[in-house]
Amino acid sequence: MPLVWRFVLPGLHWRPMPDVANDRRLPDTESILISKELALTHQRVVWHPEMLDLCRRQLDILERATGRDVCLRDCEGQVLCGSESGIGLWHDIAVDCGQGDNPRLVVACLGLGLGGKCSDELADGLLLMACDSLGQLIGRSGLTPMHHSLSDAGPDAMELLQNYIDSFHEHIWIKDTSGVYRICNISASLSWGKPLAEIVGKSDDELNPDNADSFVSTDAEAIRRGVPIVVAECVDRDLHKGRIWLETTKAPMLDRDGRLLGIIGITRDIARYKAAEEQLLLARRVFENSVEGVMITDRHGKISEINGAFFDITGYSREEVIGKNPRMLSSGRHEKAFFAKMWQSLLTEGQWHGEIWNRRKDGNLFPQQIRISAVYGDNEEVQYFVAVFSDISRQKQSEAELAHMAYHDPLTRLPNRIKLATVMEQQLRTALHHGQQLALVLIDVDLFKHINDSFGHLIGDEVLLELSKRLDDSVSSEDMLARIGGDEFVLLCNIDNNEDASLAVSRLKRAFEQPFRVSTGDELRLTASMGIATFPNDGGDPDTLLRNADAAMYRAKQEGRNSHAFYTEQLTKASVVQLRMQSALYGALASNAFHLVYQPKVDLNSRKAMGFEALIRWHDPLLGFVSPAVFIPIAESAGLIHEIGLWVLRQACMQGRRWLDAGYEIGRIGVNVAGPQLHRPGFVEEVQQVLSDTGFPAACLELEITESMMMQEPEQVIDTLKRLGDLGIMLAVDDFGTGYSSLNYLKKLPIHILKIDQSFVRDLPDDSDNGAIAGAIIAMGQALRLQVIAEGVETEAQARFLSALGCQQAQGYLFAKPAAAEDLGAFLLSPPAAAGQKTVTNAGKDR
Ligand SMILES: Nc1nc2c(ncn2[C@@H]2O[C@@H]3COP(=O)(O)O[C@H]4[C@@H](O)[C@H](n5cnc6c(=O)[nH]c(N)nc65)O[C@@H]4COP(=O)(O)O[C@H]3[C@H]2O)c(=O)[nH]1
Repeated sequence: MPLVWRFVLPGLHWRPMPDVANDRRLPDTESILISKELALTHQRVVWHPEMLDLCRRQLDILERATGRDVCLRDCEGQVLCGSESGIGLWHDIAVDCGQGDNPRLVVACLGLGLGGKCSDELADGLLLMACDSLGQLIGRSGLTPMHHSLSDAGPDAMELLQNYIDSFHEHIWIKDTSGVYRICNISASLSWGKPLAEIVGKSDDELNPDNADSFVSTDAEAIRRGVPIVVAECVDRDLHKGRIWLETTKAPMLDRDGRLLGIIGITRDIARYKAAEEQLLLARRVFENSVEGVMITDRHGKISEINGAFFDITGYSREEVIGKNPRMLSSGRHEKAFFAKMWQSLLTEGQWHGEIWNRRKDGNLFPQQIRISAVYGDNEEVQYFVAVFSDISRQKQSEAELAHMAYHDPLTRLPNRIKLATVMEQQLRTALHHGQQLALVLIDVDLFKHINDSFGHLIGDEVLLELSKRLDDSVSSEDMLARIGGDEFVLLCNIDNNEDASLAVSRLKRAFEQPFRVSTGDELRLTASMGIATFPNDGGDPDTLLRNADAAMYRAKQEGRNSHAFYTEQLTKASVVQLRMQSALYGALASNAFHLVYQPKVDLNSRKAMGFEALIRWHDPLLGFVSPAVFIPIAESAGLIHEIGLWVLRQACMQGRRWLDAGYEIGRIGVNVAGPQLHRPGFVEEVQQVLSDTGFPAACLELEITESMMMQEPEQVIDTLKRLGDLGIMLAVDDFGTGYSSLNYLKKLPIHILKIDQSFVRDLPDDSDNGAIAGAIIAMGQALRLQVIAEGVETEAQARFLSALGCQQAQGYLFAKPAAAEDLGAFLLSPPAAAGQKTVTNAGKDR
């Protein structure tokens, strides 16, 4: 609603005026009445050229005071005076007039159509104009010639002026140049509590001795500066309004020639502005002291203001962000689509709220809860965006902690039953999809209740905590260990076969080997019963698997505790054997229970030994003879193969050295190398060390690596084999034909020998397929210039067949079974002096 200011005739008050330019009347009865009254009178308005000149000067003052364009129009919207731009801007000006045909008094009434807004400066400007008008009016109202004194004013003029200023709520008074009150309005007299007669003709010393000095000095200040000045602001009490804010403006009164006539003072109630100021201050305080960060950007996205909390949260000061784009806070965590959605909501709905990850000045990312609102201008276009946000890092952390608590056991911090069920669901799905196997091992501590009963729950907790750490250390990072009850733990792991499950059990059992030292100083020994169920054999869903693992565990308990059982009994037996063997293997290494046998490799034409293959033998006091085909894979999965393999290599080299020292020509000694050995860093250096320790020539050593092992991590294998080849060691591909080497890959390998797997030799010459395969391998070897040796040759027919295919060497029972070194004299080329002394039968004992 346009706010209209006007000066009206005595008896009328400040009122809203009709909005002339927009041709509408304000819905205010009183204002309409006043308008009618004006309608009656404004016909008689006479715009004297001098009056317009006066108005023009007033407008100049107003323009200077407000820094805005202003103009003056009559009630019909006719522009009377004003700047061009002002004419365009201002749409409502009212003019009032005096009485009769010859107006004695013309008062300019300015209507300011500002779309409902009237700034403080503008109001002040109008007031200044009013002050000045009064001075000029006095000059125009029969006071002329006034020369230097107000006292020359005639009674009519004074009465008229009195009437005029009485119509204002403001306190208005005029003092002459000697500081004597010449006129004062009713409003001032009421406020000062003195009748007019007691004020006019008195000085400040007489009227208000306490404040006289300050009044006089502010009068002097206004005269000195020659312009209207605000001299005081104070709180007062009004009978009707209560507490009010007053502001006093004083202006020197000059005649047309610029001579001082006196001082005019106006005191007005500025409570409205003070209230607005307070509101602003309050808003500023709220803005500044808000714990939420506030960022205001203009419509182009440039930051125009931030509050203190913004700095507290982001670490960026005001100077560092003003004028910048909020992108500077970007964490890089959100996709473009995220921001596109946010902008769409801002532009269509005017607001957006959600969570954003941003980056602090120190580089750390943090989550924030943010609400962004668009602020619109008069033209309904966005002027600003206000973002209010809070740092929700702590909230997020608590949420994460709560979630962790919901899915983890508070004592051990291991996943709990709920988490286990969730993970199992996922893992089972994945395993089903990829055709994989899983094992679920339920671990129940034997007689744990006794610990709680005897030592109390605190000690019981200590033991469980330590146990959980040990169990956790024994499982791999891909597996999951959970605590699902007081003394019940569950391991969920991926397995390739049932042996893997047994191995997992054996690793878990190690957690119980050492005693548990508790804070009382006692050392407690614990055992556990474990039940294993495997997927998919023993169940296809988490519940069934858990139930079956539990049943297996119960059986293990019944069998005397400290043992484990598979849900399938047969597997239990196999697993027990495996675990027994595993622990026996540990013992075998320590007690030197292994020994080597050697099997000659012969030239198929001459039937002379070209070398020997070293083969390990193990005779356990309880298990009896165990084939390497059985215990080598167990040693591999138990992590013992490295030690065993190194032992074999050293023994073989030592034996070779002994033969060489005895003057025998032994050709090459072949030693089997298991996959894990080949992939272990430092293997080449270890071989080198053994050669140097034993003094066995590298050229007499042949390392046999199975084809399938060579296919694992081929790049690394090629590198290792190259380095071994560089030492002068011969390299043979064992069990050739059973793996899936591509010819391309084979070409890259630094190998010298192909060993045809005995499965292709077995039914020769009758099996035509095997014959074809053997023939192909031999042909390929020749093409690649590799030596080819056939394994497992048991009959002359096989030997002849292979020889006919072009195979040069063979190994097998036909020529000799693996035998102890001292039994192989017949195959050693004796030194000349000792020739004929050593003999041994071809069918030497294997073991
Ligand atoms: N039926 C039949 N068999 C014959 C004949 N000639 C030799 N053999 C057997 O065939 C196997 C040849 O060894 P391999 O293929 O390397 O196969 C070996 C090798 O893979 C592994 N092995 C043996 N000793 C070691 C060792 O010291 N280290 C490693 N890593 N593995 C070894 O155990 C496997 C089995 O070894 P062994 O039981 O000694 O069995 C040996 C040998 O006794 C024959 O004419 N007919």
